[in-house]
Amino acid sequence: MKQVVIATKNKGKAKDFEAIFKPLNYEVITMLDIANDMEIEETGTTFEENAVLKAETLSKALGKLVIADDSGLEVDALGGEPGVYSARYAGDHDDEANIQKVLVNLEGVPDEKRTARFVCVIAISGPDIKTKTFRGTCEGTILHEKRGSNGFGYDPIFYVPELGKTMAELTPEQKGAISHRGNAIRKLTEELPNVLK
Ligand SMILES: O=c1nc[nH]c2c1ncn2[C@H]1C[C@H](O)[C@@H](COP(=O)(O)OP(=O)(O)OP(=O)(O)O)O1
Ligand SMILES: [Mg+2]
Repeated sequence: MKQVVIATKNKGKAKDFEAIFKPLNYEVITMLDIANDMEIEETGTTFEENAVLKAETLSKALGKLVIADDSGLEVDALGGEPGVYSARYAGDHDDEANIQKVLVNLEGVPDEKRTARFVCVIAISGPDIKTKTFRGTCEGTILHEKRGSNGFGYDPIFYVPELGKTMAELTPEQKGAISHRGNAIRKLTEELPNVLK
């Protein structure tokens, strides 16, 4: 099987990528498999900057083609927060604390003003290519409490109106079909012939 290397240590993202890449006959390899001791500091102020930073750092270290994902949740009533700081919103990579912080900050905000979107920027970098980025989004609203147990991160409070479910109530395949990550990867795969030439 062909392999695709993803510059992530997030197991939830890795599962999302597997649901998308397995049908394309790619095995997903992450930093947890091959570069667990490497830390890449996310010093950028945009998803694009951080995705490029992660992809280029790992690609240079391995001498291989690498894909990275920088992603997050933008809540309109919070001026776009937590945004690029989604993973660190309430401290250090604590999904439950991050969710509670969003819910507390949205207390008293009525349903019609709880609009939000997930954003995912995928960067691809390799020894013989110019680094490129692809942005995918997914629109939804923030519920008042958690629903569902699939997925990761903010999935249990992110409601997708078209499906009448939260992201955490979807299977990985259903999520991939509509998610910010799925949409970014579909843009990447459309462009892949141009990226690799
Ligand atoms: O589909 C998603 N469903 C729910 N939550 C999500 C999703 N996509 C991103 N998110 C949240 C999780 C984390 O709080 C932040 C990503 O932060 P981000 O730095 O890109 O990822 P990370 O640090 O967890 O892993 P890594 O940098 O090793 O890829 O946005
Ligand atoms: Mg990160």
